[in-house]
Amino acid sequence: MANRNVPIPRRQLYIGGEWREPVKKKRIPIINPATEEIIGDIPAATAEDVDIAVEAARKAIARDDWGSTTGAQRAKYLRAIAAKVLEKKSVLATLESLDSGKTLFESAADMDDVAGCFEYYADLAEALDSRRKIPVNLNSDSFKTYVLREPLGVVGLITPWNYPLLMAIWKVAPALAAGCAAILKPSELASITCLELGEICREIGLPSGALNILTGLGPEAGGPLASHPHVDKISFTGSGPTGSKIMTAAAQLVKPVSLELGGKSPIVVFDDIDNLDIAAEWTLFGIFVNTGQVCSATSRLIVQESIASAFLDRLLKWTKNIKISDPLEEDCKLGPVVSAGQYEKVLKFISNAKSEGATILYGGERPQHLKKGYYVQPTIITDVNTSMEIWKEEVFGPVLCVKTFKTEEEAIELANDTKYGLAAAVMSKDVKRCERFTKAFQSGIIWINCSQPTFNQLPWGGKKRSGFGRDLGEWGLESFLNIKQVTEYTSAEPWAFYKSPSKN
Ligand SMILES: NC(=O)c1ccc[n+]([C@@H]2O[C@H](COP(=O)([O-])OP(=O)(O)OC[C@H]3O[C@@H](n4cnc5c(N)ncnc54)[C@H](O)[C@@H]3O)[C@@H](O)[C@H]2O)c1
Ligand SMILES: NCCCC=O
Ligand code: NA
Repeated sequence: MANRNVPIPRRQLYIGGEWREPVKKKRIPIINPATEEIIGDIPAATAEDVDIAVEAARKAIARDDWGSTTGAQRAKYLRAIAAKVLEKKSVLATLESLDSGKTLFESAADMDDVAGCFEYYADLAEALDSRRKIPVNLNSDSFKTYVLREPLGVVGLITPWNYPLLMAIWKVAPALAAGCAAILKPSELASITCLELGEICREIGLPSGALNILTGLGPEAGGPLASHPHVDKISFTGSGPTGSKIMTAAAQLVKPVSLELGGKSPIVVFDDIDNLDIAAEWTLFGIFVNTGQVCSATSRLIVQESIASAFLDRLLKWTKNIKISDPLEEDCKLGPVVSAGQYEKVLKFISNAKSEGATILYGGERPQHLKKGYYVQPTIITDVNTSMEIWKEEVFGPVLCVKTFKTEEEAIELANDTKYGLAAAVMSKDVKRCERFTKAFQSGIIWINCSQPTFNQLPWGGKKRSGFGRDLGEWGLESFLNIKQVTEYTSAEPWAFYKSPSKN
């Protein structure tokens, strides 16, 4: 077992390059979901702190040491942050697991991804210098024109708890690469590693106010950020209902938002797959990785009737083999869900499914060997119909629901039978069929013969009620840039639209 005695740092809000006590001096307890114990606390920002952070951010973009930097200069900061994350990887990963219940293996992988994301946007920041000013040829003797890409300004980044540091970095890295000044508001359920990012920024000498970190409750800290008149954009990842509130607040000021929301993504498995085990493992990974708390989790298995029984049998064998334990234990593959609230919510979804007539084929309860902690067995639910809650609503826990299909048309209809549109997967060795599904799936992310692999280079985001806008890739950077056209009149001749008074 890894060292569970890693001390939990007692931090303040990170504003203007320093640690600052919240104006109202309030704090929120940190709960370890594996033990249900309070292991520390985080500062609780309110509207007063948001005002101070926005002011610090505005000063940063007005100052030369941040506001006049080139992409190459900003890349140096991003690379220094990446190096520090790797240097502190073991402690950061342990803190992430203690705070969120994520297995230590997954937390360590997240820290690699965090560093990789900073490195990736360092490259893009450098490349931005040559794309900052693009001439546009009008074939005109009278006008010279060009287009500038410039930082959008002060941006608010509001993020969830499921990948606490990684989801924040998907926004922080491109925002800093673009030259914006950012205010990050992580989830109150798991903020430790985001606060440690503040310490890293302090250590590497990131210019003050370029990144500010305000922990606190959603309505008290996130709300004032979303409605702040001097915040130029909100980039949000989280639930649909909160996304709606943020959009409503931002709409009052016509403030742009990007929303990465939830999902109920399908995985369609055809009977032509060569290897049931390979398909079974991807199906499991698609729903049980991170204990199912993944926005893109493929939580609806749609399997061809002819192999349904054999496939479910194989899924069960793989599922029974999953080690459920304290997330710091070696080889743990399924930790607790993040909080008491999430635990109750997941169990309620399972009991509602039962009451609506579905069958709990496997799991559905707390594992017998774990008396404390917010643990839920990996759960597979069959006899599901399309009017059931379990088919329609995002559980955000280790719960897979299963339906069978006969024809390709039926599979497509079932796959798209959701208000969400984040991700979708198809498993088949028929290349043409996979192409047909790629076109037919109503979502922003398509996986073929796999589920969940995620790369910094590719756009991340959805359609329908999964939101709009894209994180990651060049699209993630563009979302923090303002496009400015510049038109210069270069002719020595008068414009001659009005009659000149000298000709009267
Ligand atoms: N599409 C994606 O990329 C993606 C990634 C991860 C998670 N998610 C989604 O996130 C959800 C789970 O995360 P969660 O429970 O942290 O979501 P949430 O909406 O409860 O909270 C997200 C963030 O919003 C803040 N917040 C809450 N109320 C607010 C308000 N009134 N004003 C401003 N901010 C407020 C929270 O404090 C937190 O920082 C799931 O629905 C999941 O699918 C989506
Ligand atoms: N693989 C990372 C997925 C992020 C969304 O929850
Ligand atoms: Na926690």
